[in-house]
Amino acid sequence: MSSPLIIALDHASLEAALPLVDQLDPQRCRLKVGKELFVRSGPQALKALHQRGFDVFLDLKFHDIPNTVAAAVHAAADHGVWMVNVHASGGRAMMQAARDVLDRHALPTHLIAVTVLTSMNDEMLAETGVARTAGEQALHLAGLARESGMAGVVCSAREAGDVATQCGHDFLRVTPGIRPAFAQRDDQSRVMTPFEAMQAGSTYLVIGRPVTRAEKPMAALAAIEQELSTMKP
Ligand SMILES: O=C(O)c1cc(=O)[nH]c(=O)n1[C@@H]1O[C@H](COP(=O)(O)O)[C@@H](O)[C@H]1O
Repeated sequence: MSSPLIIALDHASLEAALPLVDQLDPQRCRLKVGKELFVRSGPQALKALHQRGFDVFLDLKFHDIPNTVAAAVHAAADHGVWMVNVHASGGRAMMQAARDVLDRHALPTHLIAVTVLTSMNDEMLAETGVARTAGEQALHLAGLARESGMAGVVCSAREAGDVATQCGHDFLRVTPGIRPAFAQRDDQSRVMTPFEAMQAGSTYLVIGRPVTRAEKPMAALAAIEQELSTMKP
């Protein structure tokens, strides 16, 4: 499956997500299950999406002591998800523990780390005590994630090129904060259009509301695919 698109199913429950899911095609996109959907519908949601043939990114952004995070990542991978994430700011020992548990059990799930949330800007980050700019901090955490055995990072598309240069092109750059020209910015700060994001070095684009809240979600998805099809190979 060569599409870089991951559709974020930020729906209240599996029942609420299925009308959209049943219009989507596993050849055209992967799906992301986040906190609200998982807290309401749990592993049942993963099972329903897997049964329909989708690769699933379970986005629970684990951030806790190493033992707890490793156990949670193990549980996620046991559900057969394609990708799972932790917060890079949880540190080296936490990320390594998560990596080790997957290696010990030979689980193929891609393990990636969130750098700096795409909703954050430099001022918000400064309030948390981080003096670096969001871009600098994302790059710093990407380096730590790479050293800690992560397969890639979640970052904004604005940082994707620098991450690829620093960490290598095989290191995944999963980029939310994607806003096509027709969409609102919502609560995202560090945004780019789908075309710009791919040009900037993203591996995968995470897109939620511009598709899921569109009046015609399938038309919005088709418009994004059309935008990407104009890219030179
Ligand atoms: O890990 C994520 O997926 C994530 C990281 C991040 O830094 N920013 C971010 O927006 N996300 C997720 O990506 C999705 C973006 O959704 P939209 O803003 O609706 O396109 C949401 O499900 C967020 O939880």
